[in-house]
Amino acid sequence: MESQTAEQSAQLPQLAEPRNPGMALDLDWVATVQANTSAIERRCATLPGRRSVKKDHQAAWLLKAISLIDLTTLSGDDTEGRVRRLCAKARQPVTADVLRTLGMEGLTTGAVCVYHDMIPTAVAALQGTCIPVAAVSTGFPAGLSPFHLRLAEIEESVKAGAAEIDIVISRRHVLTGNWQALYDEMKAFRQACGDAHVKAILATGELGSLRNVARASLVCMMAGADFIKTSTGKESVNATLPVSLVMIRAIRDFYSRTGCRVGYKPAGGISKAKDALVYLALMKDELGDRWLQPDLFRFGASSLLGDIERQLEHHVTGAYSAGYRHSMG
Ligand SMILES: O=C[C@H](O)COP(=O)(O)O
Repeated sequence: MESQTAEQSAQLPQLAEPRNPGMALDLDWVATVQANTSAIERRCATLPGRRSVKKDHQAAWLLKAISLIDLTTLSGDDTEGRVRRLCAKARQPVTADVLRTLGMEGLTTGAVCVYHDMIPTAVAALQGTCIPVAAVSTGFPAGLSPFHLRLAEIEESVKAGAAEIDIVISRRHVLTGNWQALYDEMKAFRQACGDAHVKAILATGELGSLRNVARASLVCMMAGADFIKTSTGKESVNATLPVSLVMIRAIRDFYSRTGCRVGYKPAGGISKAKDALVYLALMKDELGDRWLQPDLFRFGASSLLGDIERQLEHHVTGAYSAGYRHSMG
């Protein structure tokens, strides 16, 4: 991790990964999936202290993290004004001075993530950029609206201009071990997305066990998910390192058996720059550099950017600015 400079992590080439076409549901494979909770927890406990990046290297990794953020607002009181301000932040995530000093003019976030009603506002505000609009869908966050309405919601969001759709799975299919139902649901969601990429939100905090997280990850990938994502941000437990390790290893197994790379999006409660660095180190360790590009990794976060911006300002000026100056993002 230390060997990368800010300049090297800048302006990474856009890699064209073929989409995961999915495969037939393989129940034998699903049945063999295990998760050794105590080994996973032991490994995760060592992560935060293990890698420490300092100075220029830390700044480089924080800039990389910015390029991987799905800058999110998912509140009942969202307004067009707030979404426009968020999009301005996505276009220029850090002050021009800091970006110039770090040689990173033109840096943007990975995407902007909003509810369906806010898609037209976000699309208009991001015009002229390559920043995609992601929309949460399928009755987010519970996913309990009638199935035909969940499909229609996806179609409407794609029509409105969303290039990425974050669907929520039916947790009950996992909790009752109904893998066929989960597979069929995910496949129908993927189909409704058409050319828009689909992220499958597992709501891991509601799945009961790490083994269930591993099995749900696998079934969603078999059904053609482009990304698997931990959480809506609305569960009482959202992204954690143990859940991430399980999902990342499911992605690795799926890749080694099928040759298809599926993306990973931890989301919910990630608000500190130092936590973002731990996630990036975990991805690098488990999946390698290829998974540190925006087409294969995103942070789902509404308040991570502000802390990263603060750390970068400190790196450049030697002083911390007040938190209120970074209230958006
Ligand atoms: O998908 C993104 C999450 O809803 C963001 O969660 P957060 O507000 O805890 O960062």
